[in-house]
Amino acid sequence: MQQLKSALEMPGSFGVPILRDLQFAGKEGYSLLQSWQRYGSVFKMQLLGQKCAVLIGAEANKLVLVEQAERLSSYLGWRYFVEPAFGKTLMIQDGQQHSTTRRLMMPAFHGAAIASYLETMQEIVQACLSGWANLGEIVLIDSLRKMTLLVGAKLLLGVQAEKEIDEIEQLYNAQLQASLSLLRVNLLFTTFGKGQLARALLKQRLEAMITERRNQNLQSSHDALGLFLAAIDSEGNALPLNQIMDEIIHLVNASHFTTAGMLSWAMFELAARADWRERLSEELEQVVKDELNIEHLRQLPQMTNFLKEIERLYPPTSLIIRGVVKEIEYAGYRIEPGWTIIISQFVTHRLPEIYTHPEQFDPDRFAPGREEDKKVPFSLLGFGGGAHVCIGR
Ligand code: HEM
Repeated sequence: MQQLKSALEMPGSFGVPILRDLQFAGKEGYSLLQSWQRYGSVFKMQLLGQKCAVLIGAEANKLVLVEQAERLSSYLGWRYFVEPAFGKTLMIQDGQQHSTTRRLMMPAFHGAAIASYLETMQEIVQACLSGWANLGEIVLIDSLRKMTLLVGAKLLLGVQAEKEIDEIEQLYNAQLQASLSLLRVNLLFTTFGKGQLARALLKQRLEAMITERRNQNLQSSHDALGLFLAAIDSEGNALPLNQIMDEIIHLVNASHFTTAGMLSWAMFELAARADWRERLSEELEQVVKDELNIEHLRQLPQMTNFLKEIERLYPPTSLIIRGVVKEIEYAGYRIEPGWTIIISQFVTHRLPEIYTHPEQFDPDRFAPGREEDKKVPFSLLGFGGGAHVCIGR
């Protein structure tokens, strides 16, 4: 029988606390890539004072997201980033609590609901794009963040007037900064305190909307708030009001900066590639004769492959974190409770054993005959996998 080694014996280094976190912040994907190049597919590091085991590759992804998921905790992994700013939302729930909440939230993410959001999305996108021609030079990520935030604010927070969006944007920026800040002191002038205030203001706004909604017929609701308020499962569970507010505020956050990031990279790559501009335009012209509808999205294989290549090279979240609740074994190591496990979509997507010439932009790698992401499960992971797979994917 193979003798298991302690995770402390993994290659890598814990580094100097705080200094290590500052070095890591903002370049997580590249930092993990460099460590993988140096130490191989299993290594240790330190993050926020936690001992972390980093496991790289499709097999590790499957182990963490599915096979050993019950021994691991999303709460212990993400709580530092999510709980103070957003509350104990779906993403950081575990086990039965997580599956009950997810079941109750799901109707807002099914086909019929998504189809009903499309008109609002299109109006916002068209308005945003029609302004671009007159603006000269623009900062793509800022413009697209505003656009996706407006989608979230209209569909999830029920914001009607566009002029309110600047205020909402400030509140979300404050929350985002707070969730990343290292100093967690709740005072009015600290980054963390400003985030807490922003959360309270967003909640106030939602509370007023919920009171108004409760006087209406919820069964005919089609937006996320209405569907959350009406949701009840076969065991009689419903989402508590406070939870609904936290989920909505977190959803707007989780949806807008990720989508804006991927769209920015898509525009960036398109700008540099006349051949792909032509291929995608032709495909769109053939499929969408009149108004774009949800069915068209399934009939655009080249667009799908192009976006998958954006997901592969530029995943907005470069890692997934879990806390160890019950010991797990991997690659000859024993990883005990108290450790944190990190897997990385950013590094997985650059592994030469999965993707040929991984550094090259090549959407055709996903086309029939090649399908490089399908040879081994959990090779393309931009939206995660297993029970916590992105609900908005
Ligand atoms: C390009 C866009 C997006 C990317 C790349 C993305 C990525 C991810 C990833 C990697 C996870 C898994 C986290 C984990 O396992 O710990 C996740 C979870 C989640 N995402 Fe997204 N996301 C995107 C858009 C959205 C949108 C549009 C929404 C909602 C409107 C959303 C809501 C969520 C929620 C609520 C979770 C937690 C699910 C759970 O724990 O059950 N995301 N997302």
